[in-house]
Amino acid sequence: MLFTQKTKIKCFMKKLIIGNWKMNCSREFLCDFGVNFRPNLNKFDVAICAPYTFLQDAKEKMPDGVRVFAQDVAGFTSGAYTGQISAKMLMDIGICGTLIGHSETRKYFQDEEISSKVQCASSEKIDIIYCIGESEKARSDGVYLEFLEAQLKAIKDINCMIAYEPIWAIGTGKVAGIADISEVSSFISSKFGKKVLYGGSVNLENYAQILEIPSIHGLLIGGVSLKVDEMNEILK
Ligand SMILES: O=C[C@H](O)COP(=O)(O)O
Repeated sequence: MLFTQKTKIKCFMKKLIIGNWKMNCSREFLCDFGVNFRPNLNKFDVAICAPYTFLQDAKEKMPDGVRVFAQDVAGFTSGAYTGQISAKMLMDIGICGTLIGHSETRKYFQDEEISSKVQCASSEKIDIIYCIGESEKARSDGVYLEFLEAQLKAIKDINCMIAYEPIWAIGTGKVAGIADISEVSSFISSKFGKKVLYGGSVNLENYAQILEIPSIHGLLIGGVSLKVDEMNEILK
């Protein structure tokens, strides 16, 4: 049986808020989250990136209208790749979106492998949230736009959204400045024609201001996405 979710990128007309649970989940957590999660879907498009083993459960437990995405996908279509999950396998269970290139996965893959992931996901027509972000050194050396542009080569002709996550802001409590987020998101949308999400230490204190940036189309939230009350507050 083929399951479908209508998650095509072009459908994300509202601000898109994505929770990335990373390698945090259990069946008990998921059930509690599903029962208590009350996003305002009239105002926001919402997705949760769950670990592979919880994708099916997440689809069942999340409120109707909340999309479920994977956190990564293989750069191969099929074959002897032990431990890998292909875009086709995701589509087969109704998972129509994935992150690619999150800095926590880029550590383990070369740029060419990230490009292959993009190509495989794109061939399967799975929604791609392509993550980019500069290192602290690239930022302090003033070469962050060049750094980001190099990462963006992989998606030049690909239909996807970009999540801008400065590496130094992920899980550190250090959020990028509004002017910096604005500069980078305007650069990406004007030069590459993509919608841009921001991620990196988003919390209850800073989310509203970030969402007001005209060139920001949504948020990719890590740590706070595990706290259902805080997600309800952001998504009210
Ligand atoms: O995918 C989410 C980002 O890595 C941000 O994580 P964080 O909100 O815990 O900083």
